[in-house]
Amino acid sequence: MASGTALIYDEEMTSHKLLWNDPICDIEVPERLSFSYEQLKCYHLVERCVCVPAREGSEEEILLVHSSEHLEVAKSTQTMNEEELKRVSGNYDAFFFHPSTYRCARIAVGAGLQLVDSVMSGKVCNGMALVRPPGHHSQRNAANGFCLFNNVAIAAEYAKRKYGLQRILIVDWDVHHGQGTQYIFEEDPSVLYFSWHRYEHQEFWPSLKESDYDAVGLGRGKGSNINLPWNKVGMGNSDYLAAFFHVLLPVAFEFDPELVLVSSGYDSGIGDPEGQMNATPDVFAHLTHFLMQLANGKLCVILEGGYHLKSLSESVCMTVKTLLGDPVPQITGEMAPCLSAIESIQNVRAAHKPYWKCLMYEDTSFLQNLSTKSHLLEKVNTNPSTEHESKITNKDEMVKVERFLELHMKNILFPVPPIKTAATIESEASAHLLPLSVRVVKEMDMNEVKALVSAFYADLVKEDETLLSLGSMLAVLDKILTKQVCNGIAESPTASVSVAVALRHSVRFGFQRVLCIFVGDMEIIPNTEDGRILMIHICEKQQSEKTNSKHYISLNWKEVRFTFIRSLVYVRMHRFEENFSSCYFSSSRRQSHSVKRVRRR
Ligand SMILES: NCCCNCCCCCS
Ligand SMILES: [Zn+2]
Repeated sequence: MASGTALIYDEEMTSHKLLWNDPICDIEVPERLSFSYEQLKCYHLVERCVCVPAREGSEEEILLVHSSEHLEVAKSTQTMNEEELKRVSGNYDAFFFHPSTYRCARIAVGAGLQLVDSVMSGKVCNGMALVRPPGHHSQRNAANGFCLFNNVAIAAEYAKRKYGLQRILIVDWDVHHGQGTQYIFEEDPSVLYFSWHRYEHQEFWPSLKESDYDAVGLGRGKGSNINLPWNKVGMGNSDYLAAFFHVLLPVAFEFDPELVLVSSGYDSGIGDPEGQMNATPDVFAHLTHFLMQLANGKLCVILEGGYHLKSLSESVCMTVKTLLGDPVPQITGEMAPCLSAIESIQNVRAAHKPYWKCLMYEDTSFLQNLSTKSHLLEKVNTNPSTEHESKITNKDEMVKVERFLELHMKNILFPVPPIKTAATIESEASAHLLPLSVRVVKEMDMNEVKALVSAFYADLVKEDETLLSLGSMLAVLDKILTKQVCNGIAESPTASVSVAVALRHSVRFGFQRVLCIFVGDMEIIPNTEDGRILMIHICEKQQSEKTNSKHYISLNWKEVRFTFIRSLVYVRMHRFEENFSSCYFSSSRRQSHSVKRVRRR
């Protein structure tokens, strides 16, 4: 397994800049790159990466995706004067040429290919390329939306041909729809393209019908194009995580890509004038971490948009920090996605139901009554600020975001004292083996256990020797319930009884939602305490007949691949699931006994 993270950056790409007044393009500035690179240095992340040089993409490589006409037009601009540059730029929607644009765009392409080579050769495990001009809006025969050559699309085509890859996932978390990438791969089943984007029912640029959730791909490519439109601004971390848990990750695990490319735009982050979203930089650590679980970690992150310099650079740092293997920050704040996000997620899951096994039991009955639903949405709609207002607030808005990010990132990077772990160990002698952050706790003594069990758990604990095994679990659990530590580890010869007692003890202590994941067979199936416990039981023998609780899911571990379970756990852990009726299936043909129908709440 390769290790190490590549970082590709070349100052040359800062020479492309706008020479005339254009309020649409004036946000795509060279400082986007230099500011991000400086921030990486400031967090000492550059020195931890393998610095790989960029190179110019060759004409042949550019022709993997673009027409020779497009290449020739781009090439011809190198010797143009400002007036000619302005005229040629006017042929495209939201693009500007500078005499150095062609060279910068070729370096941007080459940087992406260097990254693919570094990962595919095993020189590194993953990496990031800081490039401009971006690429995901550019099309076979046109520049568009600040993009001249489609860096990520060329990287995907290049990887397919050079390394014979058959399954490449492109995740586009930029706030704009990468229509260029969609057009290039919509008939190609070997490239799965996922994009979320500000859409507002086709109001937001590029305002295309084919950016909506029902554009699933064409011909053999049906099912390989996933569009998740955001129909409101202000989407936050919980909406982005729900999109990963309930759309991207289940499909991505099923697709099982050999390489993952990210069209990594950070204009989906807080403070960005284009996106107007609320997700904080730390969410990109989580998104990156999830994608690192695919393709044996072969992950190439290539910069797209991002126009709030502070928000952009913090998000770039969160991404690189995670690629390096640093632990991701705790997810904080609102956990439930908003109604509009839920509707978009439901729509895209329904649209892809015919193409993905993980969606084959999707309940799409809601589609019939969607009209009532959207009028519901209108009610909760905060009236959108007019263009004029948002422009005025933009200035002091940007400053406010700067302040917010200063404080927020301090918390993220220097959280409260490191999470403490409690453990009980047999002998004091082995105490020194435990890391300093682990707190050794004494087992609960027998009388205490007896008193506690006889009061509430006598039905669970039959024999005395079981009593003995509860001491260490209860001692650790007590420290967690009283918030003296965050987590703990305890061994027990009677695991299922200990778990049953621990679950009932936690609920009796006042916890309202307890997730239990039990691997192995259980003598007794604890009851799920009227919904306050969600139990995922990964076992040899199916035991679902013993309980009909919808909060008990048993999975036959022989049948369901671990990665699928991992995505299932993510999905279940996210409370959002309660609003969904969904089904999970085993990966084998004999689905009947491992399909669990979870009814709509
Ligand atoms: N009213 C026209 C707005 C054009 N906006 C282009 C944004 C390109 C972003 C690239 S990530
Ligand atoms: Zn963008």
